[in-house]
Amino acid sequence: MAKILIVEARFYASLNDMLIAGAQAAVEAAGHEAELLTVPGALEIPGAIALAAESGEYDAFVAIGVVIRGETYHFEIVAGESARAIMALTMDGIAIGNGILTVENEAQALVRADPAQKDKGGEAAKAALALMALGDRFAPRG
Ligand SMILES: Nc1c(NC[C@H](O)[C@H](O)[C@H](O)CO)[nH]c(=O)[nH]c1=O
Ligand SMILES: CC(=O)[C@@H](O)COP(=O)(O)O
Repeated sequence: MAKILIVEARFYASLNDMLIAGAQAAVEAAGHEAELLTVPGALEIPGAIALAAESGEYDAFVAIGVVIRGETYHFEIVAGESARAIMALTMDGIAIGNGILTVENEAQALVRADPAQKDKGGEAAKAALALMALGDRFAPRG
């Protein structure tokens, strides 16, 4: 059984709860164990994953959050930089599924967060598990 850390940015609580439910269900359906870590915003997710990965306690990570466009350029920073840093960690060999929604409005987020609709949390968890399996195959940890 693998240990999967779900790192969530608690910016939009009810949307997050749906994404987390989908991610937890996917991890448990695959026979693994999920733990939850909460950070303030999406920009903190990559740093938290990097720190947690250092501990060696986790086999894979799921990034969960919601970024909704506001009036300023801040959206581009939060959406783009969180994705860029997650990708950089992935290229270092850390298995991460990116379930951070980057949307125009709450209606778009709701459809994507709901496990009964687009289930992006579950999708991100499955992506993390797929990368974890590739790591086991090509670069097994001693
Ligand atoms: N606007 C959103 C943010 N902004 C906060 C940043 O992620 C960060 O916490 C802050 O700049 C301090 O470093 N975060 C989200 O997750 N979603 C948003 O829509
Ligand atoms: C991520 C965002 O764009 C948003 O939450 C920030 O809003 P604003 O640009 O109106 O400050």
